[in-house]
Amino acid sequence: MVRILGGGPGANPLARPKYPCAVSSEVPSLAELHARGAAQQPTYPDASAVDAAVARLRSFPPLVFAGECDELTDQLAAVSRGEAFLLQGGDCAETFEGVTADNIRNKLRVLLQMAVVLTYAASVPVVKLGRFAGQYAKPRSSDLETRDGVTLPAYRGDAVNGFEFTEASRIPDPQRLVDVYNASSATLNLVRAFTTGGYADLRQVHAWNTDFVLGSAVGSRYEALANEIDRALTFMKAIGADPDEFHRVQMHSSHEALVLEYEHAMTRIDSRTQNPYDVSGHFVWIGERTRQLDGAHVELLSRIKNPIGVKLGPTSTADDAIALAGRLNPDNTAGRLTFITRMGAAKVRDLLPPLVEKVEAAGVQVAWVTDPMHGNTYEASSGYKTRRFDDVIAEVQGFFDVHRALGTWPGGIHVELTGDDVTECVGGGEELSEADLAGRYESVCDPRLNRVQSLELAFLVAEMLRKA
Ligand SMILES: O=C[C@H](O)[C@H](O)COP(=O)(O)O
Ligand SMILES: C=C(OP(=O)(O)O)C(=O)O
Repeated sequence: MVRILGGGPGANPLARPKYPCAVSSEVPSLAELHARGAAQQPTYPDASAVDAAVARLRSFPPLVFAGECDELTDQLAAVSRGEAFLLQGGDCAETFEGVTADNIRNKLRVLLQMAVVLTYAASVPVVKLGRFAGQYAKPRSSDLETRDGVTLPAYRGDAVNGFEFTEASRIPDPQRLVDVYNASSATLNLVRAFTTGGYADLRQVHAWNTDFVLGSAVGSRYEALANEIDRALTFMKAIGADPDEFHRVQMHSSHEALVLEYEHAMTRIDSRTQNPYDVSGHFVWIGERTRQLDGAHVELLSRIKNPIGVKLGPTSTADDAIALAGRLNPDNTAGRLTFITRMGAAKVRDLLPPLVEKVEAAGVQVAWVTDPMHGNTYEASSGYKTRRFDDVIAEVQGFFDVHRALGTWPGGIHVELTGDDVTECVGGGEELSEADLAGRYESVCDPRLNRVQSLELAFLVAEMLRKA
């Protein structure tokens, strides 16, 4: 289905005759991308090790199929038309250690529960997009981290270096990119098995609501909703509906396209259409720190046909957004481009309206999604990075209110969450305090909503959606 895009300085010489350099004139080489002064890239000490890792990646099969990416584009087109809602969520940073059956199942389970709440309580089709199977690279505010007077390179995600605070661990190692591929492959494999093999069957709504969440207030609320769904399913069965209709769910994968070596090596030509796709995930996005119009990330993603996103933070102007849309979606295809706004709870009501208004007035086809996490991070007195659940809700509410006032569709939420009982964000029904953060703080980068907080968010968003 896909042909390998060869060439560039990273290609394995042995692979060259098979996969010549100029496979596609549409995709710039890695060297051309780097010549743009790409932001947030690792500085690898050994160029030949980079070449070897890239060559290895180029020889691997795709993780996703181009046709699946097209299906997601169609679903996101429905989001941009106001006919569906996007739920995108997962870890801030996946880790290799976290690739376990329990961890993947827990993440999937909370997304399934949230999707059920949103679909049932708001009667809106929900497009489900995991922030997983590739979310291993992190842009950082600073290149360095200092602890107790010792300064080392910052941790940039398992794709780049190790979290352990030692000199050796913090050296960028390109072999990690091969490990990202393997970890993503294992994750997707299990997600595909769960979503098609019966775990995600709608008739399992009660089975998803087990363990610690069951005893919480939101767990009881979910249980009541699950009972209603059960009754509806029994009714549908009684009138002859095919129960297999409820057996599978569609779940796509997404991550920030950050490390150029990885994304470029995973860019292949689709044999059906001769178009390039980044087959490392169904949907990839450009982060707030790498969205420069003439930058390497915009250049690479402008050439692929996947559905893509761009994060827009508080410094984004409407002109920036319109110019990005012109570069990334020149044909103005619905579903191709999602703007993920992350202004912060205190600013969303001021900054979002002029942005949305002008972009819409320019006729740009886009799905509007809110990321209520990244504009609301602060450091607790104990030193933990955290977010207040109330700020998260306030940004989502602001997003809904702005879109309602403008007559545009609040198309979705993008959240950092985990299926586990972690203590990383404060507030929520369990009223986690800053003193509780030390209890179970496991994120290697930014704080995530735990399962109870995620479900609470889903119920609150369902109410907002009903009104929208
Ligand atoms: O997840 C997003 C960024 O990688 C993260 O917010 C950066 O965090 P930092 O400001 O600690 O580098
Ligand atoms: C880095 C991220 O966000 P942003 O680019 O919006 O800061 C992220 O979503 O992991």
